[in-house]
Amino acid sequence: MINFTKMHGLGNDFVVIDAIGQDINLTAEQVHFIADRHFGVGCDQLLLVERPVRENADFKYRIFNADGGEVAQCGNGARCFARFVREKKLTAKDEVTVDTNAGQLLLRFIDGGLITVNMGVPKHAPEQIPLLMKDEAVQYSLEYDGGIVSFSALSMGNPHAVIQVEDVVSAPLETVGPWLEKHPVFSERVNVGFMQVVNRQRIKLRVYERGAAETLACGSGACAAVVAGIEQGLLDSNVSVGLPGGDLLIEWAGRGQPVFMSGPAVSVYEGQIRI
Ligand SMILES: N[C@@H](CCC[C@H](N)C(=O)O)C(=O)O
Repeated sequence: MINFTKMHGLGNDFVVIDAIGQDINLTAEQVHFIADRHFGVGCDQLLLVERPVRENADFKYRIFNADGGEVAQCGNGARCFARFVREKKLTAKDEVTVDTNAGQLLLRFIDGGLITVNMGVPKHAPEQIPLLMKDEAVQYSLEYDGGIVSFSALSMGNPHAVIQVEDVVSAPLETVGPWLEKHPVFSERVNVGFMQVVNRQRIKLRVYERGAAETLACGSGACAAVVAGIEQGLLDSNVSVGLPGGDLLIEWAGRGQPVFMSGPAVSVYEGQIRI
């Protein structure tokens, strides 16, 4: 039996497991089973809280998509991780440093129960995304169904493509999302965001996530969309992002600077699952 906490960040839901107090070693099949909404608990991502790797960190946390694959970055997951370690009394700190497979993150509890995460510096070079294109560009284009799909691409510690649309509601998320997620130019697949610019301080966003399909919110996707919008001269440096599950605040001062993401994290219930 494994003890877990069910959590969410704006409806992007997680099974969070304390792998410090429990001896946990999950296969991809076991993660997939736990994430299954019919046969398991159900979640978009599973998070494992572990002891830190480096001396200056408080914890390490690992992220697995619902399909069982391990990934390096998860914005909503980072906030839920912070809420989890506080609620479980694993720390009393207001600022938590955590090792991830994408490097170190700094998380801070702020007013109103929100959490701000320093999500690190976005990377634009094709080989860092990774994107199999020769030269870096603000927009890339691929042929799709007799037309052209144009997108921005960058890494927030995980790969993102951002497509600007007139209206997120009618965006071709169900068709273009899975097509671009698995397109061979993205050798590690990609998260696909559909961004509607409302004004210079506000966008709406839906994300077709790698390994999880559409989620109600994607924190790293929100960061990627704002960075892409700023790079195109469409957005200011502080932007509220309206996702199907609610709003995130994203701040980016430009190239070479880290992205800050603020939003909520909620515990829903605790349980045990037999694997
Ligand atoms: N929902 C997450 C992102 C989770 C990982 C992503 N699907 C990937 O494969 O990179 C977020 O809030 O950032």
